[in-house]
Amino acid sequence: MKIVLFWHRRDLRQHDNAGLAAALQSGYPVVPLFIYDREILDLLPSRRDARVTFIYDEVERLARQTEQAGGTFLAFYGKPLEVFAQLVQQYEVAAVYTNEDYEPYATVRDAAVAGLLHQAGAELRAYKDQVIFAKNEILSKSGTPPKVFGAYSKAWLAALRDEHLAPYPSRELFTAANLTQLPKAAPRPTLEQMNFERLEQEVPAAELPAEELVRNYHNTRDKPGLVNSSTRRSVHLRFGTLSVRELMRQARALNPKLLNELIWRDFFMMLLWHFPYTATESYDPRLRQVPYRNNEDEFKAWCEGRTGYPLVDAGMRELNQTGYMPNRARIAAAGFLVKHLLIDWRWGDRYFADKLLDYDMAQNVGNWQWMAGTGAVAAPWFRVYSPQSQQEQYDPTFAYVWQWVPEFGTCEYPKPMVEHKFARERAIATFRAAYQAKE
Ligand SMILES: Cc1cc2nc3c(=O)[nH]c(=O)nc-3n(C[C@H](O)[C@H](O)[C@H](O)COP(=O)(O)OP(=O)(O)OC[C@H]3O[C@@H](n4cnc5c(N)ncnc54)[C@H](O)[C@@H]3O)c2cc1C
Repeated sequence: MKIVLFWHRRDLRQHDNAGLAAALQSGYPVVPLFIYDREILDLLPSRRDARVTFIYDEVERLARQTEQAGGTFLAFYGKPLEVFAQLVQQYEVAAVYTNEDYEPYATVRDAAVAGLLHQAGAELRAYKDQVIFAKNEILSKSGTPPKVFGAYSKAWLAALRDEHLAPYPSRELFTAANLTQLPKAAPRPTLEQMNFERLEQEVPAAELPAEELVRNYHNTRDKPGLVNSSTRRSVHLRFGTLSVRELMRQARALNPKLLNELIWRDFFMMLLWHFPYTATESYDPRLRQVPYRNNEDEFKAWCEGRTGYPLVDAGMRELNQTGYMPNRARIAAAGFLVKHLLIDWRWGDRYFADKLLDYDMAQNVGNWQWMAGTGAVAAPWFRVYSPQSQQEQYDPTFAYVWQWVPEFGTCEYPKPMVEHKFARERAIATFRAAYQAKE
């Protein structure tokens, strides 16, 4: 019996799933599948990782739902090429359906899997699912990727039609008639068998945020001290436990500011796909040789939230304890690391990558390079935000600071590790020298 495999990656849901809907309409019985990819997992710095626990629980949920619907769900711990090499030996695979993934590693991996399947007489079919517009769909008039967000978002909004946000009928099609049971399916690996320890972090339910929050979002998003100041749906968008189309529909109906933030998400995905080298290198060649100070003790103090700047410290401590940090604190922490301490943005990018539950390469690199002033789209390199003014503006009552830095205001709290005016001038002189040397 010929089957179709549906390979879940960043789309851990059965509803409104583009690739899954296509698989279920292929005419072949479908077997959903997940691979705990050792090419990714072996690089994690700790075997206690809340993201792995989150993925594991979601995969098990999908597996239970598949079994209840009358199908088999496969899961493997291994390297995708090896897993598929085995699967095409074991089963008659007509095709593997999946959703596109735009990260540099994923595009190379998918090309290799497509090659392997082709040799076995099958094909890899990938669908756009995690963004509304991808790759070359929004280009500037000259046919190049837009590097100004305003121009991109204008073109994005002009291109948007109702059908771009319409849900795919994957859940409706997810029935015994379109699935199949494999008699000799290998048991799914457990966390313990993969040598991971369970680490749970609290995340909101994978459902739309309350309407009231969304209506008020533009007033609250920059106030990290408020409960529910932003949607907190980033982790669900990262793993696809919520459909971006669903959230976009709500934002489009209720709050243009939220829609705008979601367009930033598409924008950074598009940029990383066009410029994959920016994952590890500044986009702007003039700023690849900034003589960063890279002081390891200062980096440690930043990581631990001991800089003496309370908004930065509150953000870093929240990150360390929960895996989340509000956008305003991310901005303050990133700006402080790169400009005040003159530490390479890639150190901060890596630290966030290890800690953030919602870590997404495109969003992280895009935002870090924005803050450093080195990106395809970036704040001017000479902009140096004052962490104190930011704190006064966005957390004037210290509600956020006190939540995470209880010793703030006592003699136990450290003095600022560097004075703002001095650091600002030093950063501008350092960046200017690098900038001018390359001009
Ligand atoms: C240095 C730095 C690193 C960041 N790293 C990440 C990351 O790894 N993963 C990540 O998802 N976001 C990242 N962001 C963007 C942003 O901070 C988070 O998306 C947001 O804080 C998540 O909380 P939320 O879901 O409540 O956001 P909301 O304010 O409710 O926004 C809704 C959604 O819009 C998108 N969004 C909001 N702000 C941005 C933004 N600045 N850039 C791109 N998309 C945005 C997100 O998908 C978010 O979930 C980073 C920002 C900075 C400054």
